[in-house]
Amino acid sequence: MPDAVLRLDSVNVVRDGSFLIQDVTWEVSPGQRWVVLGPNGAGKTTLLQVASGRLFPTSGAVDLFGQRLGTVNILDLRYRVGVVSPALVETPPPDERVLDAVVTAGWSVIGRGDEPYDEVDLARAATLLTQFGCRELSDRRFGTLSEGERKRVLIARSLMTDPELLLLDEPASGLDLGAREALLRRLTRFAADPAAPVTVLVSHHVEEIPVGVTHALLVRGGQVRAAGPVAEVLTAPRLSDCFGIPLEVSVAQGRYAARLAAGPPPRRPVSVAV
Ligand SMILES: Nc1ncnc2c1ncn2[C@@H]1O[C@H](COP(=O)(O)OP(=O)(O)OP(=O)(O)O)[C@@H](O)[C@H]1O
Repeated sequence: MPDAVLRLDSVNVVRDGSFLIQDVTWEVSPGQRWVVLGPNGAGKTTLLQVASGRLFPTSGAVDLFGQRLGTVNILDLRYRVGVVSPALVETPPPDERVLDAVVTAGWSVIGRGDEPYDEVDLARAATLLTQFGCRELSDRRFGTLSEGERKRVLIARSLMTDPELLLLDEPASGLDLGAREALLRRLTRFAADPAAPVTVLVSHHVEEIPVGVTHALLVRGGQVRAAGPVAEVLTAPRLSDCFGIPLEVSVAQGRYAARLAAGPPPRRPVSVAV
C-alpha cells in the first residue's frame, strides 16, 4: 500500500489567467478523514476535481494511490475514487428505482439497462442502503425522494465499487436540521468504521463536520491557509483568517460550531435634553 492515498505537490490550476487553486501541497494518508473548509469561491470544488482525477492541473504533480496522474490511464484510477458531488458526477434519472440507482454504479452507468446484475451486487447495494438508512426506499423512484434521502442514496451509490478514497462535496447542504443531523449521524458511524475508505468532505460550515473527522484543510483564494489535525486547525484564529471575519469557535462532544466573535458593546445612545 502506498504511504499516501492522495498527494498534491505545488499544484496550480489556472483559467483565463486566474489561479483557481495556487501552489497547493497536500497529503492524505490511509485511515484519515479530512474536511476541506473555505468560503464561496475558495477553490474547494476545483480541489476535488483534481483529487478525483477529473481535472489535470496546469502545473504541479498529483499522485493517486501512489501513481502519478499523466503517466497512467486515469480510468484505471477513477473507479477507485467514490465521488458524491452534483458538480462532478451525474445524478440518476428521476424515474430510476432507488436500488437500481445504487447497483448501476458497479457498471459505472446512470440508468439501468439490460445489463445483468449478480445477486451479490444486488445484496451489496441493499447493504449500503441499509447502512445509510434507506433500505425501505429501495423500490421508490429516485425523483420522489426528499433532499436528505437523495444525499444518503448517492453516498450509498458512491460506495458500490468499494472505493479506497471517498470525496463528498457539501453532503449536508440544503438539508433541514433533522435531515442534516440524520446524515451526520450516519457519517459519524461511517468515519468510525476502520473498513471505510479514506474520506475527504468539503463544506462551508463547521457545524456540518461529522464527529470522527481527523484532519482539516482550510482554503481561501485558491491557497491553503492551514492543514493538519482538526484540533490544531479548527481554531478561532485560523477559521477567522480563512473566512475573513472574526469568529468564535466552540466544540462539544466532537461537534464544532462557529459564530461571529462578540465585538465591543454598542455605544449607548446619546440622550438629548429637551
Ligand atoms: N472555468 C473557469 N474559469 C474561470 N474561473 C473559474 C472557472 N471555474 C471556476 N472558476 C472560479 O474559480 C474559483 C474557485 O471555484 P470553486 O468552484 O472551486 O470554488 P468553491 O470553493 O467550490 O466555491 P463554492 O463554495 O461557492 O462552491 C471561483 O472564483 C470560480 O468563479
